[in-house]
Amino acid sequence: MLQVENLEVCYGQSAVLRDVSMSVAKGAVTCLLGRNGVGKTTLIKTIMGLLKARRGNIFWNEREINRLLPEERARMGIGYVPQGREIFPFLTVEENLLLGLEVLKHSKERKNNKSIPDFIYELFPVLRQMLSRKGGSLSGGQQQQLAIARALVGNPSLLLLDEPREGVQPSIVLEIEQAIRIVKQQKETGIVLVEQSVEFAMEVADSYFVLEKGEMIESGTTEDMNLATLQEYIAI
Ligand SMILES: Nc1ncnc2c1ncn2[C@@H]1O[C@H](COP(=O)(O)OP(=O)(O)OP(=O)(O)O)[C@@H](O)[C@H]1O
Repeated sequence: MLQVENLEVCYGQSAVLRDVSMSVAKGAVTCLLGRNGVGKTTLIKTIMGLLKARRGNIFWNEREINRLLPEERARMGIGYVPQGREIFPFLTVEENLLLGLEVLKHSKERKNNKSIPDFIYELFPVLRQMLSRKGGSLSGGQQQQLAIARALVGNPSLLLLDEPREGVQPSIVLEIEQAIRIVKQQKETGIVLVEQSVEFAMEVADSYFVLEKGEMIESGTTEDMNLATLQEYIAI
C-alpha cells in the first residue's frame, strides 16, 4: 500500500535520512524502531508530506505522491498522530473529534457519516465522558487517546502513529496498546507504529524496520525478529 524508495531528507545541508526504503502492506502493523534522534519522526513527516525529500519517491497504492500536500494525503487515507499529540487545547473533546471528519468532506462516506462513530467510544470510553471538556484540560495520556481517536474518525487506510506511549502514564499506555490491538484485529486500518519498546513491537507488529543514524539497517517479519539483537539496536 505504501512504498518509500531511496529517500534522502535534509535539514539545511545535513542529510538526516539517507537512501531510506520501506514498504507497508495493506492492513498490516509495521513497526519503525530506532534510538532517539535517528530520523523516525523525519521519515513519518516526510510520508505525510510535512517535509520534502531531496531524493527518492513515495508511492501510495502504486501512485507517486511526492508532490501532494499533507491534506491531500490525508484525504487519500493516510492518518497521522504526531509525537506530542497536537490536539486543539481550546476546543472541546467533541469539537476535536468532529475535526477528524474533515478529511472525509469530499467523500461519499461523509454524507452518511456526520457524527462520531460509536467505535471510537468503544476504543476510548473516557472520551465519551469528557465530550464537553476542553482538550487542554485532559491529562497527557487522555490527550494522546483523543489524538488517536481524532485520526481514526477519518477512517484512514493507514495510521502513522509516532511514539504514542511516550510520556503517558502506565495505565493509559495499556489502554492505548489495547486500542492498537483492536484496530489491528479489525483489519481496516493498517498502522505504522514508531516505537521504543521492542517487546510491544514483537507482540503487535507484522513486520518491522530499524533506523540507525538516518539509514535503514534492518527489516523483516515479526517471526524473524530477534529480541536481543533489536534491543541492542535501540539501547541508548
Ligand atoms: N527542524 C529541524 N531542524 C534541524 N534538525 C532537526 C530538525 N528536526 C530534527 N532534527 C534533527 O534530525 C535528526 C533526526 O530527528 P528525528 O526527530 O527525526 O529523530 P527521531 O528518531 O524521531 O528521534 P526521537 O525518538 O527523539 O523523536 C536529529 O539529529 C534531530 O536533532
